[in-house]
Amino acid sequence: MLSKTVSLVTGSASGLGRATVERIVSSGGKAIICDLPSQSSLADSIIDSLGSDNVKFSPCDVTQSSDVTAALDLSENSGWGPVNCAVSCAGIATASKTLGRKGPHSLEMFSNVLAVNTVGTFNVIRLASERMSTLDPDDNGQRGVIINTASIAAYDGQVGQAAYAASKGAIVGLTLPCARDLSGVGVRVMTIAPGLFLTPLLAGLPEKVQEEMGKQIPCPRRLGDPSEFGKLVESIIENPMLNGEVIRIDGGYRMPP
Ligand SMILES: CCCCCCCCCCCCCC(=O)CC(=O)SCCNC(=O)CCNC(=O)[C@H](O)C(C)(C)COP(=O)(O)OP(=O)(O)OC[C@H]1O[C@@H](n2cnc3c(N)ncnc32)[C@H](O)[C@@H]1OP(=O)(O)O
Ligand SMILES: NC(=O)C1=CN([C@@H]2O[C@H](COP(=O)(O)OP(=O)(O)OC[C@H]3O[C@@H](n4cnc5c(N)ncnc54)[C@H](O)[C@@H]3O)[C@@H](O)[C@H]2O)C=CC1
Repeated sequence: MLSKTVSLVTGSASGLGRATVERIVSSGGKAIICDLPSQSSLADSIIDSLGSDNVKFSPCDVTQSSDVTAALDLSENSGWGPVNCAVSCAGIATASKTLGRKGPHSLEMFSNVLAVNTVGTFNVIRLASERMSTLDPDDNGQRGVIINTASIAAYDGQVGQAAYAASKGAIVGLTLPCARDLSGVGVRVMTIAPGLFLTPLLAGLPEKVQEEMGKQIPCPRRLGDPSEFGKLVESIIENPMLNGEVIRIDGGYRMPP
């Protein structure tokens, strides 16, 4: 049960983040949906289905500190108190070769992917941990948990994934040092590296590619369901010994070039 969990979940109007909010609330917790203003109608539909007592929407670009601060404030101004859980699912994916037929990879595209995926994730870590540090510690001396989302692309990046894989590799890289930095205030830091999950993001791949990749997953031989990601988030929240580590959830899949 997550009855004591007060969470901020970025990118949670859609996909894995939405499944995370659904899991947290169905297990008794509360969640702030932190997503782009353009996703407000999706967020409203989630609130309609889960109830406004337990879910609220804060329009937010994770690269903007003022937006993340406003989302953290919303939890406290709603009488929920500071968040004790922050899950970063906000992310974008691009596909472009380092040197393609049209010339070198766009530097702007590369920088934008790193800004949203890596810098945005770190922005949430640094600001959410400050709020968590004001909470009373539990019996384990812990005040909160931060869960980031990388990707198997951090390890098996395909053709055209230099920017995306770099952004996710950086999240893998920051997991342990952030856990070390925040151990003094009792905040755990974990990262999940998902394989292929059936979400709107993955739908950006050609359907044929999606189908082919799904068949290549050893067991189960299918794309992951977002609810299975949400289940892992709940397990991490509930297990105080999980800290400073990256967990692949991929059915044993290793991406080909
Ligand atoms: C802003 C628009 C965004 C576009 C959609 C972006 C989709 C990204 C979705 C990622 C979602 C995140 C999921 C996740 O974290 C887990 C994963 O990483 S799933 C793996 C996703 N794979 C990719 O993102 C691969 C990206 N690469 C490509 O799409 C292509 O390589 C690219 C478009 C960059 C270049 O293709 P093309 O012009 O056809 O170049 P080549 O002819 O040289 O092809 C090279 C080689 O690669 C094969 N290929 C082509 N397209 C894809 C593809 N989409 N995924 C996998 N493989 C692809 C192609 O068949 C060639 O293979 P050969 O054996 O050499 O013929
Ligand atoms: N679907 C998959 O197979 C995999 C996804 N991932 C990662 O999981 C995370 C969630 O992905 P999905 O749910 O599949 O994608 P999705 O596209 O369904 O959801 C991503 C959400 O992030 C939001 N977002 C994008 N930029 C933002 C920003 N600057 N500020 C705030 N919100 C922003 C989008 O509006 C969207 O609601 C991403 O980080 C993605 O890289 C990793 C591995 C596999």
